[in-house]
Amino acid sequence: MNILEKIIARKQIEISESKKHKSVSALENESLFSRKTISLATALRSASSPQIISEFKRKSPSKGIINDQVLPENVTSDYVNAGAVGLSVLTDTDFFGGSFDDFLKARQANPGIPMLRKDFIVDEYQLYEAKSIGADIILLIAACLKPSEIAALSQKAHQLGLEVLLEVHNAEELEQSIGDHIDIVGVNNRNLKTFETSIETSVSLSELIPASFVKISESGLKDADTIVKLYQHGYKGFLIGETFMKTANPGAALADLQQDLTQHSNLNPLVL
Ligand SMILES: O=P(O)(O)OC[C@@H](O)[C@@H](O)c1c[nH]c2ccccc12
Repeated sequence: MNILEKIIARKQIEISESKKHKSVSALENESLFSRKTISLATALRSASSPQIISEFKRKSPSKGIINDQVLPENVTSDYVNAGAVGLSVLTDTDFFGGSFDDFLKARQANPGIPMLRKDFIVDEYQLYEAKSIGADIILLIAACLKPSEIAALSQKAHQLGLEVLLEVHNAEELEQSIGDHIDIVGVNNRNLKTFETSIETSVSLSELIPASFVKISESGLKDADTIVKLYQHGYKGFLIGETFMKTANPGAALADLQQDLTQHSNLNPLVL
């Protein structure tokens, strides 16, 4: 069993436990469930420069503990103050050290910014959970789901007012998974089964993503040069966690990157 299979197997157990403690109707009665969501796709589409989606991630299977000294409400507020276009907060506990509590603290501290519930969504119940904690966007990972599951979950997400980020790692996943209820296509530069990370993943897939989709690049992003290169390949958003979280002050690390980006001259996206 590879790490992804282990994560999904654990997720299924968690979901069946959660369903025993909190029904869908109880989730629907949570105060945040009726909150109007904010569109990340709109913010990305209207931007005329590279936009950073900053992630709060304490640990990961590939890197172990990254940072367990900082608080989500502080880090995410600093991210917003440093110009993040959106926030991504891990809610998986066992493998990434995240939690609903982290998400809720980040949500409470930053009411007006699009927030992604970063987790392994495999069941419709998790969409209700996401809405109940105030998420704006959910992630559907093509490596974990059949095309039919992606179609059903993305349609349900839209019915709940959630935006859908489809994450792909290769051309086959992209071609099989794109559909009507996908708002943003994210290319994960990291292979979730082997942890191998390559920016070339985003470069090679860029022209396969239909122009009608907002596209973002995720994982292994460290510097302005790489971001500008991918921006020139049509990526509008860049999802970054470790580069910021491994520092004592993730918000300051984002501010430094923003500074580097503003100093870049050739910020004109290539017309491919
Ligand atoms: O920490 P990085 O290399 O900047 O990567 C951030 C983000 O892309 C990564 O955490 C991620 C991308 N897709 C995921 C799916 C599940 C968990 C985590 C992820």
